[in-house]
Amino acid sequence: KKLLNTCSGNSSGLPFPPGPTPRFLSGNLHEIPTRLPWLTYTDWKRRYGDIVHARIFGQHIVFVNSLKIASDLFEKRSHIYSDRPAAPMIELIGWDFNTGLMPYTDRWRRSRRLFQLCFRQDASRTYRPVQMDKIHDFLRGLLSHPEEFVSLYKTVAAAIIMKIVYGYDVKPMNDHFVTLSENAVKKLSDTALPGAAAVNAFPILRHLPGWLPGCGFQYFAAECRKLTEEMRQVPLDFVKQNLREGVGANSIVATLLEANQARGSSEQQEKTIREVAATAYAAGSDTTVSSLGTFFFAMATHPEIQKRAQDEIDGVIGPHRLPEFEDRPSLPFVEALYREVMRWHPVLPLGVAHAAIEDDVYEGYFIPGGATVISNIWAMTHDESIYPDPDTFNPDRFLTAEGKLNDDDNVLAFGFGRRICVGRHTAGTSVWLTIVSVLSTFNIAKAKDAAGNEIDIDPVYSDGFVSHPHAFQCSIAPRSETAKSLVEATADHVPHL
Ligand code: HEM
Repeated sequence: KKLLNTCSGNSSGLPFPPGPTPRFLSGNLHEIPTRLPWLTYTDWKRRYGDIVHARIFGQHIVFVNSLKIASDLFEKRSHIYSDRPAAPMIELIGWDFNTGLMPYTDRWRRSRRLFQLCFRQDASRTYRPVQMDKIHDFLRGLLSHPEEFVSLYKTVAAAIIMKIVYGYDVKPMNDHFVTLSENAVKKLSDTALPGAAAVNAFPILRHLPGWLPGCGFQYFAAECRKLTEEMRQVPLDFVKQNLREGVGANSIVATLLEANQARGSSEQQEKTIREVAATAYAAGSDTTVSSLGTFFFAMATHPEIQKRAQDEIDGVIGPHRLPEFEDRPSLPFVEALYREVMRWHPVLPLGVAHAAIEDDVYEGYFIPGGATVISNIWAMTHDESIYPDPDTFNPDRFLTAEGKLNDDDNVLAFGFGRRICVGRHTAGTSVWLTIVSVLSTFNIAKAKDAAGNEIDIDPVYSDGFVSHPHAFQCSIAPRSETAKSLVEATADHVPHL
């Protein structure tokens, strides 16, 4: 039975969407979960329906739980639903340069336009040699240090972006630029601390000096601003230095800086370039890492699926070469496996929050301007009417009875509408190429203890904005001597970057 919220607090006379009953003042704060929140919100979908309303203090939150409503609001009404929630803390800690967190303003438009130019489908094709080269480095890493597969796949995700964006080759361990960016990203996640949330709930707190009781976050914020400034500037200076020395001109930042110089060096354009570059790393590295984690986890726990993918690869590619991007259309099962990795545990289970620019009415429900509108990607990719038995990892759900790919190629994990992931073509290629390259050369299995018994893997994921599988052990071994030689031989390739 649906519980209707009262219409109090809005002048439209229409009810808010159904949802849990709010308490006086704090609203539904007591029901906001701290662990795996998407599971609670998906449970709300079962109780209240595909669109749910909650309130925290005065802030309205609308949860979109079905693909149909996501498409109606984020796509068909994108002029209303493309904003991001105002979060004073973001600006306070210096993260307002991030395209993905910017409100729907001209600054966002400039930034998004430049992003599109660099990462749209045809531009993203030109990065394939870099992706291939870094993935081959990764395969060689797996060969020599299979037990370090987690830090290796973290490195490959960072290495691809750093090379494409700045032309910079990250070091396998303790890379200075990567550490800088990771520290800045960690500070952003730390803003989930109660003190930080308090600033977002009460914007007035940001004007208080840091020495007032309970305002320690002012110091925290100043430290963050310093880090994010460095994160943007240090790699940019690296590119500028290279350009002065006449080397390393083959990167997004180098190309954009040169074009800007040729047009008379606009300061604003240089600022946008600096922001887009830093955003690409922040938005594109950790997200790719999470998909790769899910892939390794799924393969270690589903040997029969791994075997089917390897049989397909062997049949199409044979044992004498490594996969190339051009093989993609000939490998429907691998494609289905990729889609299932992206569906089974979406990287950002609650997407990135959108916000409504103005009041709206949807199916008779009132959605106030300023409401935070959350795309519950988890609920959509676990919708039993579309994906029966949704918790089971089963690539067959993307295949027809004849073994051909079905037309469900909309990867919901990349979000919606005007704010849809702008790096999705590049990201999809990195994840697919890593999957196919690893499967063609290695077997992934559960690790064994000293007595030879398999060590069970617990499917635990982190709660953060980007959700990762917790570290787990698995055994990774080359499939054959031929596979080993193919991987070793990649060291001799001269990349045509
Ligand atoms: C598997 C990897 C990735 C996943 C799952 C992913 C997912 C997402 C999602 C869910 C959003 C929010 C969409 C929305 O608001 O509805 C997003 C936004 C964004 N992503 Fe990705 N992403 C990935 C990789 C990348 C990469 C590699 C880049 C850059 C090269 C990138 C750049 C961005 C940017 C800039 C935004 C903000 C767009 C805006 O607000 O206008 N992402 N991504």
